[in-house]
Amino acid sequence: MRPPVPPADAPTAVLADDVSMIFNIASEQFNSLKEYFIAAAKHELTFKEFRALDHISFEVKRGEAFGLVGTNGSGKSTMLKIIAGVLEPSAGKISVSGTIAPLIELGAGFDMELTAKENIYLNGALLGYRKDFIDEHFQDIVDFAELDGFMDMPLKNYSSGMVARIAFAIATVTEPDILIVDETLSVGDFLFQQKCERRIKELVESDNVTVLLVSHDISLVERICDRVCWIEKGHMRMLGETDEVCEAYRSLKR
Ligand SMILES: Nc1ncnc2c1ncn2[C@@H]1O[C@H](COP(=O)(O)OP(=O)(O)OP(=O)(O)O)[C@@H](O)[C@H]1O
Repeated sequence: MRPPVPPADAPTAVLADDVSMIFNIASEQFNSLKEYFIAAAKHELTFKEFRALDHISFEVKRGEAFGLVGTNGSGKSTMLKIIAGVLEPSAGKISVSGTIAPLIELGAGFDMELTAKENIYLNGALLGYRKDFIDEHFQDIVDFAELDGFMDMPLKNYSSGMVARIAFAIATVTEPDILIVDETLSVGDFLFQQKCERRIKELVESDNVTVLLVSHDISLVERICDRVCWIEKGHMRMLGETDEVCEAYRSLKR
């Protein structure tokens, strides 16, 4: 069963107001970096604009679990990166209230040369946790990730699933105001995915945490989210109740 929808008068956690994102991509293909720099030195580089997001607007209420769905390359991660402040939109405005724990790119915020333990402190600091807070919660993080005995191993020797475990455990050791989860879980094994889903549900049910979830696992979106936004090729296709949007998305034909 999905958690109850927060009252309509709940304050806004995220407001996307007419957001567009345009990337400049090189019009020509280069075979090497050298060729690229030669073209740049000769002022022969030409770019074309690619509109990854086109006038997207939505509001996410505090405590709500909000899903973003859409086929590959539709702009979901770009939207999450704008919300997390990693990218600046080309046009439009994003307002976010509260602290964000972003699980967007696996390994972002980690240094692969450092040990897992050092990375917990590094990533924790990036999330705004004080050292004594991490000292206090270190074992909880290790226990949640189920990686006791691997803490002195450099992260470069971790599997992607192990990195995901550490990243998820750090991000949810406390209640962030906004938890952003972008496919991070998909590299974990099914037991860890179930554990993460339980933790996300706990956070949602606390009513204090707003969850933004991007996933190609539509059943997961249906189990967790109150409302869903379907972005297709940069355009807002549909915004509404989870069942309605997921049903429409599932019936998408090539
Ligand atoms: N830094 C960038 N420079 C140029 N183009 C980019 C950049 N980042 C994303 N894009 C393009 O923007 C589009 C949207 O990408 P995005 O990663 O947001 O899609 P997505 O919906 O998350 O896709 P997927 O489901 O495959 O993860 C894609 O065509 C992608 O190539």
